[in-house]
Amino acid sequence: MTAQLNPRGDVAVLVPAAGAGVRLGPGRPKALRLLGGEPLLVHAVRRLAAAGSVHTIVVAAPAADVAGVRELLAPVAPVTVVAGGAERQASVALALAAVPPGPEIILVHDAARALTPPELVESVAAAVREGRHAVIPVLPVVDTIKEVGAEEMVLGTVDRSALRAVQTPQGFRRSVLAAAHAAAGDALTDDAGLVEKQGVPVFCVPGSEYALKITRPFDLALAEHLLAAADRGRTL
Ligand SMILES: Nc1ccn([C@@H]2O[C@H](COP(=O)(O)OP(=O)(O)OP(=O)(O)O)[C@@H](O)[C@H]2O)c(=O)n1
Ligand SMILES: C[C@](O)(CO)[C@H](O)COP(=O)(O)O
Repeated sequence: MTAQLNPRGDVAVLVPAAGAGVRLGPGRPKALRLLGGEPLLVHAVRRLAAAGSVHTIVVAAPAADVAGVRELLAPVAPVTVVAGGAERQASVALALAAVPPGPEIILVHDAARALTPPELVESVAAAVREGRHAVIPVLPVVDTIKEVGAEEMVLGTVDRSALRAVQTPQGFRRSVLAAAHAAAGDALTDDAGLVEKQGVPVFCVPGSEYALKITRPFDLALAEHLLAAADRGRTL
C-alpha cells in the first residue's frame, strides 16, 4: 500500500533521487550525501512533508539503495520508495507509475534541491489548482549570456530579457504529465520539456534562491552556509 501524509491533500510529489552526482565528485549517490550531517534526500523530503497539501510522496532511489532509503525516510515522513532508472526521465516515469488513485496534482521535485522551502511547493501546487496545466518555478538570468562556437569564440550576445533559469518543483495536472511521459521519446532534462512537446502551455511562477540545485562542490558548500545561517535563526 502507498503511504500517505495528509489524507485530504490533493498533491503527489515525485522525487527523482537516483542520480549518481558525478559533477559533485566521487562518493555515494548524490541524494545520500550529507548536508549538515543529514542526507540531501532527508532535507528535501522533510520540506515536502511540511507543505500541507501534499498527500503522497514517491521517491525514486538508486536501485541498490531502495531498502536503505526506506529505512532512512521512515522517521521523516510516510513515503513510497521505488527503484529509479538510468536517466532522470526514467526515474520520474517509474515514480509516477507508483502514485495511487486520488491526487490530481503531480509535482516533480529533485532531491538535489534539498533546501526548497515548503512555501514554493505550495505556490506551484496552487497555480495548478487554479487552472494551469503545467507550472514551473523560475528565476531571472543574472549573467550576460554569450553564444560560443569553435575554439570558444563568441558568436554573439543573447538577449536574456526573455530567458529564465528553471527550478523544481514543477507542477502538472496528473493527466497532462501522464500523457507527456507516455509519449516521451529521447530523454529531456525536465518534465516541463516533455509537456511542451505535447503543445501544452507551461506557465512560470517566481522561484526561490533556496531551491538551488546542489550540482557541484560549490553548491554543497553554499547550502551548508545557508543551513548554518538558518540554524542561527535567520531565513529558511
Ligand atoms: N538516473 C537519474 C538521474 C538523476 N536523477 C535525479 O534527478 C535530480 C536532478 O539531477 P541532477 O541534480 O543533475 O543529479 P545527477 O544526475 O545525480 O547529477 P550528475 O549529472 O552530476 O551525475 C537529482 O535529484 C537526481 O538524483 C534520478 O532520479 N535518476
Ligand atoms: C529539472 C531541472 O532541475 C530543472 O532545472 C534540471 O533540468 C535537471 O538537470 P540535470 O542536470 O539534467 O539533472
